[in-house]
Amino acid sequence: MVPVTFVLFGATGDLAKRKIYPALYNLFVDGKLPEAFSLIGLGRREWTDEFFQSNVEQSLRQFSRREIQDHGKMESFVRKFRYTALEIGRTDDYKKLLQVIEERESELQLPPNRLFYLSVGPEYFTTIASNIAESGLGSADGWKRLVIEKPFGHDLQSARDLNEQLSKSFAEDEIYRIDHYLGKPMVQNLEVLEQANPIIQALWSNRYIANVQITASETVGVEERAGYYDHVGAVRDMFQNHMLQMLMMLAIHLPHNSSPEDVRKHKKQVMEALVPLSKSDVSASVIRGQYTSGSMGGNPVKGYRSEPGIAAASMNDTYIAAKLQVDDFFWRGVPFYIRTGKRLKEKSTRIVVEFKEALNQPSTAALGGAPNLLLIDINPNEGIMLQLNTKENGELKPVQIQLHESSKDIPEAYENLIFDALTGNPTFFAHWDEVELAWSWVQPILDAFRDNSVPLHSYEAGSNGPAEADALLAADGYHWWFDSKEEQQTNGKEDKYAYQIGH
Ligand SMILES: NC(=O)C1=CN([C@@H]2O[C@H](COP(=O)(O)OP(=O)(O)OC[C@H]3O[C@@H](n4cnc5c(N)ncnc54)[C@H](OP(=O)(O)O)[C@@H]3O)[C@@H](O)[C@H]2O)C=CC1
Ligand SMILES: O=C1O[C@H](COP(=O)(O)O)[C@@H](O)[C@H](O)[C@H]1O
Repeated sequence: MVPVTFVLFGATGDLAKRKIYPALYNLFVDGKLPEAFSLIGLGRREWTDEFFQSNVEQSLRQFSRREIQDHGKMESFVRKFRYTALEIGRTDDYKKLLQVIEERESELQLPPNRLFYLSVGPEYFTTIASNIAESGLGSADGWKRLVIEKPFGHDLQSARDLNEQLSKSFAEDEIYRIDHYLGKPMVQNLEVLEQANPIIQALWSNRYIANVQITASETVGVEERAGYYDHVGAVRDMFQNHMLQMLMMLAIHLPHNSSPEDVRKHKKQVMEALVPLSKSDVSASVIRGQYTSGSMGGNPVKGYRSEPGIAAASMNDTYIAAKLQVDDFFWRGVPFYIRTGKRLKEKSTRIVVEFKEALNQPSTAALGGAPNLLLIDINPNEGIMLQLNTKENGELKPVQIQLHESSKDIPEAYENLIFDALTGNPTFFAHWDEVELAWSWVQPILDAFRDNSVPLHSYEAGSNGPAEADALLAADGYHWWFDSKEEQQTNGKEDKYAYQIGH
C-alpha cells in the first residue's frame, strides 16, 4: 500500500475517539494500513504526544470491535501517532503543521501523500480547505485528499456554496464525502446482489416488483445533540443522505465490471429519475412526526419537547416517511416507501422488496399465503431472507428462507471507508452530483416543514411511528412489513413464518 500521512483535524473529539481510532487500529491488525504510516492529530488542546497516544489507547480499549489482547501490537500502532495544537482560523499554525509533517515524512522516509480528515464541525470545512491550499500543505510531489464528515450543507443553497468554496482548493476527485451508511457491508452488497445473481436480476424491475420499503428506525432519542438536532431533524440528519443513498444503491442497474465512475454515473441517473415533489405535493407524499413520551424497553422516556435543550414548542421532525417514484424504464410505477425516526420500537435498518402476485391467479393471501418478499437486513443484524409460499395440509403457508447471515466479526463502516480513502477508491463516497440532486429533491420538503404547511403528527416513544405513515401505504393497498411481532424473523420456532435452512 502507498505510504501516507493521515492529518486529523478534530483529533481530541468524540468521532475520532469512537470511530476513527478503532477503525484505524482494526485496519492495522488486518494488515490493511501501509507499513509506512504516520498520523498527526490536531485540536486546540495543548496535548503532548504521550498524552495523545494514551487517549488513543483508551479509546481502543473502549470502542474497538476487537478486544485488545496483544499489547505490543497496540504499542506499535500508537507509536505512529503525533499531536500538534492548531487553531483552525490561525494561518501561522498551518506553517507549523507543515514543518511537523515534513519532519515526520523525512524521519520515516514517506513521500508527501497527505490525507486530511476533517472530523470537526461543518462551519470549519472551507477555512481548513483554503488554509491547507494556501500554506502549501498539498505537495506537487505527492497526492492530497480531503475527507469530510456530514452534514454537507443545510439545504440546497448552502451545500452549493460549500462545494464552490471547497472546489477552489480541492478537485472533485480529491474530495471524499463520508456517508457512513455507504460503508456498511450490506449496503455495499446491494451493488452485487442484483449484478451477480441472474435470478434476482431477472426479477429486478417493475415487471415483478410491487413496492420497495426502506426503514431506518432508531431507539435512541436526541441524546446530547439537542443543539444540532433541533435545527436539523430527521429529514436532514438521515433522509437527505443515508436514506437516499440506500435508495440509489438498491435502484441502480450496473453493467458488469463496473468502475467507481459507473457506480456514480448510475446513482446519479437514479436521482435524476426521481419524480420531483412540488411544495404543495409534500403533504400527500410525506409524513412528518415527532415523538411524545412513552416507554422504551419497559422504562418511561420523555417526549421530544421535554428533552434537555429542545425548545418547548419545537416543530422539529424526529420522524419522516415518504413515498418516492423513480421514473425510469426499470422502476416506473413501483413506489419506494422510505421512513426513519428516533425513539421507535426497535433499532433496525432494513430494505424489503415486495413482489407482485402471480399473473392470472387468485391472490395468495386469500389462500393462506403471503407475498414473496426479499428482506435485506442492514443493521444491527446483517442478512438476506426470502419469503416464499409452500403448501401444508392443503393450505398455502409462507416460509422464510435465510439466504445469508453475516458473521459478527466483520469490519465496521468506518474501516471500509477509511481504507477506501487511503487507497483512493471513491466508489462508496458521495459524489457532489448525488449530494446536489439529493438536496434538490429534499428542498420542497424543507420548505414545507419550515412553513408548517404539512402537519406534525405525534407518535408515542416506543411505537412504530405515526399511524399516518401506515395510511401512506394503505392508500396503495400495501402495509409496512415486519412491524408486527408475528411477521418478524426471530431465528426461532415461535415465529409464524420462520423456516430456516440448516436450523
Ligand atoms: N460524533 C459522532 O458520532 C458523529 C460526528 N459527525 C461529524 O463529525 C464532526 C466532528 O464531530 P465530533 O467529534 O462529535 O465533535 P466534537 O465536538 O466532539 O469534536 C470537535 C473537534 O473539533 C476540534 N475543534 C473545534 N474547534 C476548533 C478550532 N477552532 N480549532 C481547532 N480545532 C477545533 C476540537 O478540538 P479541541 O476541543 O481540542 O479544540 C475537537 O477535536 C462533525 O462534523 C459532526 O457532525 C458525523 C457523524 C457522527
Ligand atoms: O448519521 C447518523 O446516523 C446515526 C445512525 O447510524 P447507525 O449506523 O447507528 O444506523 C444517527 O443516530 C444519527 O442521528 C445520524 O447523525
